[in-house]
Amino acid sequence: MSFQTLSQLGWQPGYAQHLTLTDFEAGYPARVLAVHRSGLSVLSSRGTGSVVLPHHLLEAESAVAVGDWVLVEHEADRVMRLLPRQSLIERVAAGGDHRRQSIAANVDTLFIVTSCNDDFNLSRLERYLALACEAGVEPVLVFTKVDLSDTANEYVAEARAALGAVTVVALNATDTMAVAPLARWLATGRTVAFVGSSGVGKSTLTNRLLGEASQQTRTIREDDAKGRHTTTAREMFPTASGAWVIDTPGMRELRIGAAESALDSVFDDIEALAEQCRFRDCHHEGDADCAVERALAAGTLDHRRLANYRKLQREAAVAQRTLREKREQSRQFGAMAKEAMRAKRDRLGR
Ligand SMILES: Nc1nc2c(ncn2[C@@H]2O[C@H](COP(=O)(O)OP(=O)(O)OP(=O)(O)O)[C@@H](O)[C@H]2O)c(=O)[nH]1
Ligand SMILES: [Zn+2]
Repeated sequence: MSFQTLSQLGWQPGYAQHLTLTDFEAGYPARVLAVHRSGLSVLSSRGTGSVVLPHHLLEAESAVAVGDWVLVEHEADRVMRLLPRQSLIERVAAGGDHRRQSIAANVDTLFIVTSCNDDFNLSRLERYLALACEAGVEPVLVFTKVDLSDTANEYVAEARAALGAVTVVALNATDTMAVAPLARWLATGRTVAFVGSSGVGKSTLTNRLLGEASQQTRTIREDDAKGRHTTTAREMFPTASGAWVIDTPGMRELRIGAAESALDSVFDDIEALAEQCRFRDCHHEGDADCAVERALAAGTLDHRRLANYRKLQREAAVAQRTLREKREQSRQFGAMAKEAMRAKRDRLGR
């Protein structure tokens, strides 16, 4: 890849606040292109490279993600630290423990893709909106396959009516001009990612955005930090317009975690109504003088939307509880292990 300035790489002035002059003397900022077991592929003003990750940065809660900014030691190809993120897309791990995995960092825009057919589902879109809100990323709804539907306008109108102030773009992803309406989110140094069900057109759109050069480098061979050749799949690609697309396997398998704090802002219309209920702790189920039920009766609030809000809230509460229990368990386990070590030392008389 050719010479990259920090701003071409997506550097924003805010990051500099976290770096001192000493930091700049000791290391240089680099952006994470891919995360491997042995280390990271990074891109900086020096070009691409492989760097090693110190052990404490491999730990789950602070795990480095594609799109992260790291400070790399000048002399050692070793990450000194992870810079604070502007946004972070997380995924809920498979299995019941609701652990979160960092998937993509410093994404500016999340394109939530659905097609104008049976895939269209308001409740799923609300979930994705909550995910974007939780991650701190601007969501844009992208409706594909307008060319295959006579009622594309109705899908768009329905989404606008149901979801409040969201940005919606409708297009035909197979059209060579398809990405023109997305251009305003694809300026130099901006970072975007796509989510949505299988078959809605994410790959088609991604390939349209990528210049030919970056399509070819989707898989490359490079030296890792120990000088070995490894075949690495790049996960962050430059677009023809100088933006970046993050396309990792993690993004593809994004399990949408419920996000309690984010729900209130995605469903702010319901929150606003609830404030007008007579009772603070109104359940909106036969309570006296309930503004939410009045809106349902008047048809200004959809039963589906309220039901989905409640469902996502319940999921968020369960996830939160499971996470707390896990932390408590590992804390107790840690204390128990320490106690056992102490007992052993005592027995051995040390
Ligand atoms: N006619 C038409 N076909 C489309 C459009 N968008 C996608 N397709 C077709 O739908 C099929 C699936 O598109 P993909 O881009 O592979 O979908 P995807 O979202 O990447 O799917 P996964 O990789 O499974 O997640 C392909 O055959 C595309 O050509 C569109 O707007 N119009
Ligand atoms: Zn109420």
